[in-house]
Amino acid sequence: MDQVYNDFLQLMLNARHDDKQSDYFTIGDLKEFKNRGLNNSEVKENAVTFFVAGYDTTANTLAFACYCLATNHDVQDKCLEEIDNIFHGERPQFEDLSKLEYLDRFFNEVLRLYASAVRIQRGGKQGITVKGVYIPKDVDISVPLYALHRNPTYWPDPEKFDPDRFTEENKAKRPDYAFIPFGVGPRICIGMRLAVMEVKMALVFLLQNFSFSPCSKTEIPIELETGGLIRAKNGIPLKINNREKP
Ligand code: HEM
Repeated sequence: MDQVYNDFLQLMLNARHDDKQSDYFTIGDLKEFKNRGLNNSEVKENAVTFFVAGYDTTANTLAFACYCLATNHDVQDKCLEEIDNIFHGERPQFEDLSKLEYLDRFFNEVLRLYASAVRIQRGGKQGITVKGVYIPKDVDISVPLYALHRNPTYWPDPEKFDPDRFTEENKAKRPDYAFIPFGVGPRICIGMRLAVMEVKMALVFLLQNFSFSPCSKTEIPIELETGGLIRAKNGIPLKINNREKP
């Protein structure tokens, strides 16, 4: 019998019906479309998309989060205190993550400064006038996330790392679209919830066992690569300290 794995690839293989040869582009009936299986090419393309879009982004965000902890000790202390008070050294479960209010603010501030995508792109299906400027159909529109998340109109002293920008009170003072690390609208990042859960879970595990501080090779401020995705040009070397179990 073929081995069955408990993973994402297995889910896709279970949904594969290459023999039905249902064609994405010619299928007309929505009901039929929903019942169709994935073909081999779609299984492969989804695997690549999830690996490219889902791995580097989350891994980099986690690395930047550790950097922010190491270079903001007061913030790290508050994260440690919250995690210890809520979990008392026990392993966190998914449903417990929503109790971590300060970690949520911290994580949002990491995403404000180091959201993986420097820009998101859109193409207009029809011409539109926005604030007196006419944008013709099919013109590429680029939304610069990096600049938006550092716009001093919404983010005073933008380079300062301050999780309290994300208290309910402070969030209410900004337009919703001032903070869009996962994009927005129907094409918003499909992996957003998974990414948030993964990074928070990893941070809890890490902070239950270690704390972070800068080492002699830590760049402050960190030098970023130029390109479509935010990465540290020279890596993020940090000192990792063992913690006493609470
Ligand atoms: C911290 C981690 C992540 C960040 C910051 C991030 C950010 C983004 C952004 C900005 C977009 C473009 C959205 C738009 O144009 O409005 C996007 C799209 C996408 N992301 Fe993520 N992402 C992350 C993690 C993931 C993960 C874990 C997966 C999958 C497992 C994933 C899969 C995708 C896919 C498939 C798209 C294309 C969606 C579409 O075009 O409909 N991402 N992501």
